[in-house]
Amino acid sequence: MVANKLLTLVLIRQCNRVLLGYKKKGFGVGRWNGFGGKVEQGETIQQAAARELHEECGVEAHSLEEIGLLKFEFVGDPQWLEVHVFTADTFKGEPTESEEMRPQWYNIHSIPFNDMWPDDKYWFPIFLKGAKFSGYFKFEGHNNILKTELKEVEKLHYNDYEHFKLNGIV
Ligand SMILES: COc1nc(N)nc2c1ncn2[C@H]1C[C@H](O)[C@@H](COP(=O)(O)OP(=O)(O)OP(=O)(O)O)O1
Repeated sequence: MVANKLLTLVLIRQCNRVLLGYKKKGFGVGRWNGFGGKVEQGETIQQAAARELHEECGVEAHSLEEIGLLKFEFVGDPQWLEVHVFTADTFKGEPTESEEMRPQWYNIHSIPFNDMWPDDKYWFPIFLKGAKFSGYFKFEGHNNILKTELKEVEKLHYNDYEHFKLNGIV
């Protein structure tokens, strides 16, 4: 069994706007997304989220709250992605373009879903209403979702995929 690849994703939300970044290179190039990346050895998931946010758009979040856990399977790849989603409403610094991302504020009613990962249109509404979520998406390539399992949760449980397995979903 291959261990999941641990990743973070941070969405800064202030009232009616969300800070997204246009991915200039690497995984997800050409798409708008939150800020994040791989968890490195020796750091907690939350530390990784704060580090990636700062590296990719130059801001420091005051307090990151973990709001989502997403598992992604890509057909033909035995390694799943495990993305820990965080949010914050206050931060220090001015969002600034980096080598990897070009930040831009979006009104919550004009989120550019057509230029984002296709899973986002499913879980963003839960995020935008201030709730937590847990999900599994099976992709074929980077554009086609074959299977979706998503639920709103009170509390995040890191072994929700066990629930999906038991229920014959994965
Ligand atoms: C498959 O669906 C996805 N949807 C969304 N919304 N976000 C995703 C999806 N898969 C991955 N992500 C996020 C998770 C991370 O925030 C980034 C990917 O991080 P990256 O591979 O660029 O990580 P880095 O550490 O920055 O990588 P390098 O060291 O190679 O630059 O996308």
